[in-house]
Amino acid sequence: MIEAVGLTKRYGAKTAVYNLSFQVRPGTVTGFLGPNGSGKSTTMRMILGLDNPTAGRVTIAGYPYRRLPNAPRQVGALLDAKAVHGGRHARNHLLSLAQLSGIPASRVDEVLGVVGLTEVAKKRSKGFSLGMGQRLGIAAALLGDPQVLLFDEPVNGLDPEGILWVRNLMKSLAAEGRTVFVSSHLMSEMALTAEHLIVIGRGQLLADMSVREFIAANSAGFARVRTPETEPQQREKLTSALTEAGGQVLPEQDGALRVTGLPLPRISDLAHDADVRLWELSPHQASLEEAYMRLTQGAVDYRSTADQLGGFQQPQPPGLAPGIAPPVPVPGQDQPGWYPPPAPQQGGQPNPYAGQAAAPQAPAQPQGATPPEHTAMLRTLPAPQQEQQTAMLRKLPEPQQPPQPQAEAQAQPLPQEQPPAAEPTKSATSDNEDATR
Ligand SMILES: Nc1ncnc2c1ncn2[C@@H]1O[C@H](COP(=O)(O)OP(=O)(O)OP(=O)(O)O)[C@@H](O)[C@H]1O
Repeated sequence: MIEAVGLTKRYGAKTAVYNLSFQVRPGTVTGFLGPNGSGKSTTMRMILGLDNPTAGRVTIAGYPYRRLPNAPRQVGALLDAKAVHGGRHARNHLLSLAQLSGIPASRVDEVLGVVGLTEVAKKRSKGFSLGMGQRLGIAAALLGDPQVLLFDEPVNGLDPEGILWVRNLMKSLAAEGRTVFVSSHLMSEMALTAEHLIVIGRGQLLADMSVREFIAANSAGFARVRTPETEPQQREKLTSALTEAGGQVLPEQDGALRVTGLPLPRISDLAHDADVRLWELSPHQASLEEAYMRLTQGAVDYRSTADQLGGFQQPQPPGLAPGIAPPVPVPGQDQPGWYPPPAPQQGGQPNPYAGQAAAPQAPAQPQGATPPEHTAMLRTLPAPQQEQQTAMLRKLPEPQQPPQPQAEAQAQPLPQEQPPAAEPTKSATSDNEDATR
């Protein structure tokens, strides 16, 4: 198991990770999600002892990585597939890693077979495609047959066959009782691979729950209704009947109707009463992508100017302090069925960043109230997680300033000087990267 408690990392004035607490349990694939720059890689680097936390701690099987006995046999990681010696043959690259960790050469050939690189084992990795490089990185992670595996964007550059292979590999590793922690920006893939999610935004925990709970908590279900295409008046009649009954009706691209606010049997009865024939009436849940977009809308740092021009970002509303981003509307925000996250300060203590920046001018919630299922979800969590869940639903300001001393005192920093230990099963640079970025 991986356990982070109050994990914080600052690079000078930049807070990359703030007060992150979570557990990654064995036996399931845990997805690690967050917008660009939200601190996923930094967190993984701290898990692997490649960066020292500024505050807090993270352990694997109860030990900080650098004190973990026989670490390369217990933990495997793919952080950066390009971090290999390009002049070396794939097999030699793995062989050198194996020798450093006392792993027999036979295991090298085994993992080359597992990742499908046996044919090119004697080729220099600098000639490898992105996907082949990913496979080589995965082979390195598997080398020590570890119980704990971390993968940062493992499907990056893989073709569909490769993506399917990684998905099945992750699942089978978890099914063997291993701890599998994997970051990705591909929501559709995560939905198929992970059972549990840890979502961060601007270095702070946004969600820690199962994929199913996550989608339920961050989206509203809806019904799809279709009437005969040849009779548009039927569609109009049904739209009026549903709207009069309190439903919200939106046209879908294929001509169907998306209905929220009415249960399926009621929609059926209303159609019957209006003498409208239905060709489809089906229940739907939003996708992980939709739920993720809704949750992280306020924690996205990097947006295309085209998105801004297209209305994804609003001008700074009057009264908002300089440097504080306005709430960012998401597509569909003004449409029925959309609900805003709960207003800031609903329960729990604000974190220092939110307290300093966002709380004084908490944006008014334009529509609706806290969705009941979300409130229920918060209540099922232990108090500290409730606080974090609530904090996540606020507009997260950019955590540029160091946190208040009180928060620092609560965290338990590790001693900065650690006894040297074996490097993780991967290549990466160490903690002095301030100079290199
Ligand atoms: N060595 C460093 N020195 C200074 N700032 C850093 C350093 N490493 C990371 N950061 C900053 O910390 C923040 C988190 O970066 P990180 O790479 O962990 O994000 P990420 O979630 O992995 O992003 P992505 O999804 O784009 O890979 C970013 O703002 C980044 O610029």
